[in-house]
Amino acid sequence: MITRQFPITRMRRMRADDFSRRLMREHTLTTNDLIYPMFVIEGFNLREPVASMPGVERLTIDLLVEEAEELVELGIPMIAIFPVVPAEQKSLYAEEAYNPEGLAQRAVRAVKAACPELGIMTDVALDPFTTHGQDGIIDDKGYVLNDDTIDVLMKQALSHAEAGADVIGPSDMMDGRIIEIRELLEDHGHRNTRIMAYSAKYASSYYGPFRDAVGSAASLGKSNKANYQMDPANSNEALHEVALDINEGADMVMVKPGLPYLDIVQRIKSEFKVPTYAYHVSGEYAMLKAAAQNGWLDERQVAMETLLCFKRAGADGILTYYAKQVALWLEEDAAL
Ligand SMILES: NCC(=O)CCC(=O)O
Ligand SMILES: [Mg+2]
Repeated sequence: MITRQFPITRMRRMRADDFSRRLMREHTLTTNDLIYPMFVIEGFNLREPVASMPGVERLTIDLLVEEAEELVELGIPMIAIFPVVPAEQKSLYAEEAYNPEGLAQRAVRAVKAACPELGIMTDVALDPFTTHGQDGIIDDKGYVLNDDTIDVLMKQALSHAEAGADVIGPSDMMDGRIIEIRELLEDHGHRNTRIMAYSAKYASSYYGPFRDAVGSAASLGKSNKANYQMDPANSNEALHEVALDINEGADMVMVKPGLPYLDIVQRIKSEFKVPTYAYHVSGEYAMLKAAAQNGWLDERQVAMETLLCFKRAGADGILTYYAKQVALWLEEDAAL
């Protein structure tokens, strides 16, 4: 038998006016939620567009600093720096990854000097630095060696912290790297250097445009990363990964990609209740851009809705190539 609740309950009553819609709104997106990934190149006063990511440019350090100053004005809490490493600096053992005078390290120092209040996160993984485009050191069959890779990641992480990075972002998916990096940072007095672990990073095809942007697509060729990144079919495994990283000393955990993996964000947030982030990756960005450029979607509405959905799923923040644009839109909305 159906118990009749209508018209006592009319769900549409609260939706009838803007004031009551605002009063019952459960989640909001603010500039405080945004982390802006940025690509840095060698040279001076140069900007290069990324073809598969309209609106995204690779910048030389001087322009990166100018951009960072604008981001501080907009109230964006943190950027994530990704270096585009010249081919001649790539090698089998990725020595350039921990060069104190490397591109990432110099970029961190320059931005930190100009914008001390802006959080700076760095990427700890070897793919921009290896000739084969894998995230680690490989054996003669091309298999990524976990423990050998960690030795290099540790040096890389320390070089970032010494350059002034506030947050180290290991995105490599090696087992046990968080504790090794954490202890090394402690030993060198970097007590408050935070770690955002890419804990549940999936072997996804949504990273294509990013690999174009950093120039690792060609090196990687037809090989994939399925023997270290997670299978998109799995969900419980993500909780296991996160549990390990928290236990090893991660301050923040991340899910990547974002939108197709919001179920994972929600499970992690409800299970662990730790600061949880998601990466709205390059392929997700490219899809929205392409549809918007064709006039098929309203870019502003869809981008804002998309990022709000991350919040609803439980993300405390979102790495997104839309960060600056969204901060501008939010500023515009606030001025109304
Ligand atoms: N380690 C960072 C990434 O792989 C970013 C992926 C993307 O934006 O597609
Ligand atoms: Mg792991």
